Amino acid sequence: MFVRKFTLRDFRSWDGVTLEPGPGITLFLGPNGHGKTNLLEALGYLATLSSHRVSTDAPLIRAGAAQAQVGAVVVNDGRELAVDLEINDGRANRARMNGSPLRRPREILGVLRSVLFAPEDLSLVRGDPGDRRRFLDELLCSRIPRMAAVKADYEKVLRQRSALLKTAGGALRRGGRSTDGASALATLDVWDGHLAAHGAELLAGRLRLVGELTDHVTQAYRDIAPESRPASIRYRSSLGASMPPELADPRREWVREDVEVLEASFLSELAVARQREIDRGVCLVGPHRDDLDLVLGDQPAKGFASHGESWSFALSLRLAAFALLRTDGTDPVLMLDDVFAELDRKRRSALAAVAADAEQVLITAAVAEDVPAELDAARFAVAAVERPDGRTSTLG
Ligand SMILES: Nc1ncnc2c1ncn2[C@@H]1O[C@H](COP(=O)(O)OP(=O)(O)OP(=O)(O)O)[C@@H](O)[C@H]1O
Repeated sequence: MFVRKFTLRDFRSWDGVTLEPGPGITLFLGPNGHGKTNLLEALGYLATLSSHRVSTDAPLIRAGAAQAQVGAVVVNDGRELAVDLEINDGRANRARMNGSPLRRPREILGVLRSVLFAPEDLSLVRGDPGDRRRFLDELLCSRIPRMAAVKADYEKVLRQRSALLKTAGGALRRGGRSTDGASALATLDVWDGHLAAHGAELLAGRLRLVGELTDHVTQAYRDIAPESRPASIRYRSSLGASMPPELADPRREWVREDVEVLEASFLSELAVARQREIDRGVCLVGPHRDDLDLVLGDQPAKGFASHGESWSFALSLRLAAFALLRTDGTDPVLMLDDVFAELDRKRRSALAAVAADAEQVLITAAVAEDVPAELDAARFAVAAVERPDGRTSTLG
């Protein structure tokens, strides 16, 4: 697929711009801080409904504006789809597809599939489990858009159950009025059921995804860093011993009953953890506590991998995502944000080889010399100019 047309209004440093990048490689060149990454961030937001740099929407809206707009015309196998997103400050965001309003922005997920590799990706290896969960969930929802609704339902139940755990703890500690405690426990049983039902679906989605991704990660790492130790990934579930180990087997052929088995395992682990959860007032079991273990040789990458190895691992995760999305039948848009300068010669060539073969690649760099010469590209100059209403990015 490729983005044929791309429009921004009041997004970050851009007051308004329309771009027609075309298939192949497009290079955005310009000095630091002039607005190049903002372009990729906007497209990334359209693809995943989240930014790779910030967790809230407010910074995405141009200073002084009330809303940002991002739109794209995406060509997939000759078919065009137009998606438009309105990012609002303090109000729900709104989305349109081919001009028609959608009930929820998440209905645009899957229309634009992209893989963005950026300096922030080092946190995939060195950061908190949340960064790796986000990597998995974005890829999952891009491939299976229905999973965005499963995830939203899970998070809603999680919030309600967490609030209940806090009040249940209080009621049980007061002790004297035991009916309060009994009723809190009965309500908790109901929420356990909801949490396990949605959580098992999300967990099954992630386990299957990791199973499909694992060989791609190992292969991508071998291509980028052949001299290093083999890389592998493993999903670590907070269900612990309650989860049958065969469900974590990456080669497993999943059947519907497996999700039911996961749901039962989830409920058993909640029973085991109940007293601890009540004591601490937090939900200790479920996909929100899981992690993706990144392993080099037989050591965890986090804490052991060198800077170069960590970069290679982060890049391998992105390239594996690219390869997996490709197996679904269409190339995702590949976006490389100022990453070549960070890589040594071998890794640059490995990345360049993937880029040279992709349907559309958008690259940012401060100077053209940072980008491998073999990536022959259409070029745009990005420059910030001072205007009466503030500094604005422009395209040359
Ligand atoms: N909400 C906003 N409103 C206005 N300007 C913003 C907003 N958010 C960020 N900016 C401006 O955008 C600029 C940064 O843009 P961007 O991150 O795209 O830079 P870049 O060209 O990719 O730089 P580098 O090469 O250093 O990565 C900064 O000057 C910042 O002040």
